[in-house]
Amino acid sequence: MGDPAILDRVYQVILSRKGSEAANSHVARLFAKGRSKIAQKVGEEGVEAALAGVAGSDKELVGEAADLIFHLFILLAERGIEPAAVWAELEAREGKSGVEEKAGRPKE
Ligand SMILES: N=c1c2ncn([C@@H]3O[C@H](COP(=O)(O)OP(=O)(O)OP(=O)(O)O)[C@@H](O)[C@H]3O)c2ncn1[C@@H]1O[C@H](COP(=O)(O)O)[C@@H](O)[C@H]1O
Repeated sequence: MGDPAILDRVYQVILSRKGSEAANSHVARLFAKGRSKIAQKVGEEGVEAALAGVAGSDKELVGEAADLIFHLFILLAERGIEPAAVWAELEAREGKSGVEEKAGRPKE
């Protein structure tokens, strides 16, 4: 099975594409198109992952999950946010039940 260290390697490649020639790079092309286009791509990949989760094969869902994570990383990079900030957020939530968290939210 895959090694999660790939996440850091992919993020480093994404960073290295900032400002580089867009002709042969999907990432550089997206950076050139800007934040809104990158965000749109994340939304599209999210929908595709959701659809694969309902009606696709395991292989299709794995592929869509990879597309989603990859494009989410491009959005984080565009905003100058390191994935480590997301890992820290998950660590901060570790052991806190989602049900308890929801119950503790202020009433609207
Ligand atoms: N992990 C990925 C990866 N996953 C998906 N994709 C590309 O993401 C695109 C998604 O397909 P779409 O049809 O949605 O994209 P599109 O045709 O550009 O669609 P629109 O923008 O027109 O909507 C495809 O071109 C995929 O090849 C990826 N492209 C690159 N990487 C990694 O990023 C590295 C750098 O890539 P480049 O910047 O292209 O050199 C690569 O070495 C890989 O490690």
